Amino acid sequence: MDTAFETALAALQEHRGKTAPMDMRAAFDSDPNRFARFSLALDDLTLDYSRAAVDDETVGLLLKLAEAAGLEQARDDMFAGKHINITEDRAVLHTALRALSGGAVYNDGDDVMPDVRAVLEAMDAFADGVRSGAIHGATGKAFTDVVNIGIGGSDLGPVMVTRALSPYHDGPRLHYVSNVDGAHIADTLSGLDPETTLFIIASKTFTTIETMTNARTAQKWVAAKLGQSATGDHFAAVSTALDKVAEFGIDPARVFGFWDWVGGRYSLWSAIGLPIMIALGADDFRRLLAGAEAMDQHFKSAPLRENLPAILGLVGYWHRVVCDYPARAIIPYDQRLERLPAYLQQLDMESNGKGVRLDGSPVITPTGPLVWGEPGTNGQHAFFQLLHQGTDIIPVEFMLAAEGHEAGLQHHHDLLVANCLAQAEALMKGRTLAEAEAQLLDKGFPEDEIRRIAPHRVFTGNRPSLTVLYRKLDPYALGRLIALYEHRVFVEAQLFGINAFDQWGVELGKELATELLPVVEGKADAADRDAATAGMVKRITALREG
Ligand SMILES: O=P(O)(O)OC[C@H]1O[C@](O)(CO)[C@@H](O)[C@@H]1O
Repeated sequence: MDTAFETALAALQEHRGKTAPMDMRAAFDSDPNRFARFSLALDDLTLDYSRAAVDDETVGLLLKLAEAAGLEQARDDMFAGKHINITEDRAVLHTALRALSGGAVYNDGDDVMPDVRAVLEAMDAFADGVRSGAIHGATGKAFTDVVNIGIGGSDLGPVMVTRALSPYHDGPRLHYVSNVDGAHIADTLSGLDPETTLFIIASKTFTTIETMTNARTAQKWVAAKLGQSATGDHFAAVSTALDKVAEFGIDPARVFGFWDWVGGRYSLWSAIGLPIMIALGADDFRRLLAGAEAMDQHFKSAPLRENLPAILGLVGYWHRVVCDYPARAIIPYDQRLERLPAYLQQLDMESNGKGVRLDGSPVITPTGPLVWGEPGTNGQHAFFQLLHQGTDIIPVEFMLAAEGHEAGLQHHHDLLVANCLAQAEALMKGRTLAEAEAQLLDKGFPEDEIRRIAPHRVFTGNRPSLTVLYRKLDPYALGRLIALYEHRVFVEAQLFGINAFDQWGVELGKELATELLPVVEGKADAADRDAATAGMVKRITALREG
């Protein structure tokens, strides 16, 4: 590891040693400008990190760490198309997919933008055709339902966005099938009519076993009712592997390509977003891209101290590495962002769940945290107990819209906002023993009862949270929010010194599953597997045989 980086990290750790635990109540009491000093805005988007356990010195030291890690140069290298995905020798240019207001973007000397625009126009035409009924099923009926078959990055982004933007949804109904569990496709297809159903097979590699298995099942389902020759009218595909799509038998006119410089978990901006476009229409899809582009431009140009993704990443690093908090909770107080935690799980954990540095040496600090969450207020009635009084500190990242879409339900939205603000305040302030006792006294509890109960009602407080506030969850705001988190993951990866853009950790399980399939099917012997696998296979077989 670079000495300048080690020095900067040691300074941060020493600072933590001197300041932990930071008394946040005192910090707010002594500084009425704390919110103003530790929050950032980009148009109507605010990142409030005043409730993170940071002070000016912390931020200053984090900025020095970013400098020592070469963050700005790394960011510029990414936008410039350098092969920063070193294990796959690829550029990382998902930002080009939304760079629609700018000029050329180069990958290996070629401007990628003409191809990006051409695919987008082809998507526009196809989505328009499906929405208007001009593109229809084999019997001439318009498509009422579209089923996207894909998994991971070929599923989570479109699922999350379709759900998030449901007020803008005016196209056919959308369904998503990802799991190889037959229950997923069976439940989805029950109630659908092959005559009016379009399938989009979404797979960057077009080899993913779950997707290929579900795609074949879907083909059979259409053929069973409409005949094999009709299937062509009911399938489209999105992939970088056009040869494999052709082998599968999907009409090339209905295949939408993208490129190896788009990572799966960064691909919703590409043709992988086709279901989103069919649901919302081309204009809203472009608004989503425009929001992301605005965040890209901000990330590229704002000084790090005022740069939302940089600060979000630096504070994330502070919590993960210096404070040693193992997890982060993503809690959108925005019901339509209910799939955002799952989306960010892939984005963050598949990117930064790594154990070696760029040069292959073991990392010297923890890397990506466990990312999880659920929408508020639901989470409050489930796991917030642990967030407030559990023995681990888990920084919480709240998301909140100032306005809801439901004009007639303002009271609901006010309650939602009040709850979000209340949780952030409660985590920060806590409740002391003296306060707990005073409250019980006010309620008329006798003294011995107060002594017995009060310790259970103490909240330690000093539990960090961040809040991302936006005006309203519209396509532009959502695009900006997703890009904020994409770049945050990048910032943290740069500080960890790892490659955020490969995912070798998913391979071993896939290889073993391929080996184990014949064993499960009874075509190969389980005896040479480990005892646990062999034992389970035996029991599964016995259970199946009744
Ligand atoms: O789009 P594909 O190639 O089917 O891959 C799906 C997902 O599988 C993964 O490769 C992990 O197994 C993800 O990175 C990817 O998003």
